[in-house]
Amino acid sequence: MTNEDPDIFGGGSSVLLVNVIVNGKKGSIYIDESGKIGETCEGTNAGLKSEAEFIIDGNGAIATPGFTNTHTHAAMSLLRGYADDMHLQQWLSEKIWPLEAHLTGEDVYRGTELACIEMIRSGTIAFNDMYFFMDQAAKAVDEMGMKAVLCHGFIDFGDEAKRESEIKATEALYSHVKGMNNPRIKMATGPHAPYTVSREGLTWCSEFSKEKDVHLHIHLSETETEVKECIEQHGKKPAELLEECGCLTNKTIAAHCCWLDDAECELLGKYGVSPSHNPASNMKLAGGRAMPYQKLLDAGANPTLGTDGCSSNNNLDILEEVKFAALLQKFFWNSDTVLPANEAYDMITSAGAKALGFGPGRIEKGAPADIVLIRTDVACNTPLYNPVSNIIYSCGSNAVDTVICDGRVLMHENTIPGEEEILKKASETAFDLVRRKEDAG
Ligand SMILES: N[C@@H](CCSC[C@H]1O[C@@H](n2cnc3c(=O)[nH]cnc32)[C@H](O)[C@@H]1O)C(=O)O
Ligand SMILES: [Zn+2]
Repeated sequence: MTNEDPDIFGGGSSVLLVNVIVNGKKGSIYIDESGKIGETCEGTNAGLKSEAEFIIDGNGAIATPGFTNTHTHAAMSLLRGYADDMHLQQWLSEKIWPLEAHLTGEDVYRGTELACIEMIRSGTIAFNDMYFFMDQAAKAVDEMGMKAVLCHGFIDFGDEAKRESEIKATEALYSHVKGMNNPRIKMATGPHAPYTVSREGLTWCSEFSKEKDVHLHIHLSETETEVKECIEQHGKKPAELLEECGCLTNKTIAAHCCWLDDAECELLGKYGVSPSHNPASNMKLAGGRAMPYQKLLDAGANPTLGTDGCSSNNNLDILEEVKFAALLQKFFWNSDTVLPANEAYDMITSAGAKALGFGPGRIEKGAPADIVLIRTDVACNTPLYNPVSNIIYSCGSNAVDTVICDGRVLMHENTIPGEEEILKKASETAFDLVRRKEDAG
């Protein structure tokens, strides 16, 4: 049986998925050597079968487009459980930033590997990441076989010298990623937020993004306080400040967006921005308001979903996140019909893929083979009236069986090669980081 062949994880081979539910019908999917979807058809298609190097029997699994996480700080997986149950500003300035001051490139590499394991386990094939030592994050993503948009979190607090060093770090990441020449890995500029980056810094990031045709990734209106301070300092609301600095485009991903007012939603819609809803982080850090999902959608923005980092979530499980999103929207906006299952599903498939520019996020001929198999022989998929409803409301990541990104098998029958070693190294790295911080006082 070809399924047991370890080479199935290598990539670059043609694969036939048989006995799966694809776009609502029982059928099969052929993936060619270039990692694209060749054909999908009903039945097992014997013709394609004879061509494929590997055959994966889905045993009746649902084949879904792989999921996209549009806002995270992957290596913060090392900080999971380090500081919980605090106010956001206090949490960042007293706990997180002092520990991050001791981070090394090696830490980021190990933390990003750990994050990739967790994301793959919930069917995530692509993510949008903001952190430091991003060349090391890129190395981990490359090895783990995922897709990512990576940015160096740019913070200048209005200081010119700091701005210069953040510009250098951003330029270095651009050259590094270009040199990797891996179509699955892109860079973005990453102005952290309107409250941590000066007008000059924001403008530099927007100009660099436009000049190099790369994404721009930012935190926007996560708390009410930052909105008030922005109005005091700049005489305008955060989204208006971003517009003035050129930061709103259809390559902008804006995380949180909780406190946007109607006019700001219109602005994001006008420019085709992709807001990233982060419900778990917002609830845990008591942001006090949910992203105005419906207003953003109606205005023409492209709402997507992110987990935020592991120290405010505390995991990277997109299937848990999407249920939180669908429930929080209904609860906060007091509407039992807002963000229905099919729209929540769009957020983690087609809208997420569109936001990061990684294909259509659908299973169709010619699309990248980003495919996840979700078991149906499990309680959460019984009965199976509506696969989308079950994926959003009832299934956890334990139902995720097989994950394929660009035709490369990342997880097969619940196994990810090298997982045990990655978890061990990540745990050692995390404890070592805290020890270094404590030794330094
Ligand atoms: N170059 C920057 C690095 C910024 S990386 C992005 C930053 O976002 C921080 N972060 C994580 N979650 C949140 C959040 O919810 N709101 C604001 N910042 C966050 C994270 O801890 C990290 O410091 C520097 O020198 O500090
Ligand atoms: Zn964040």
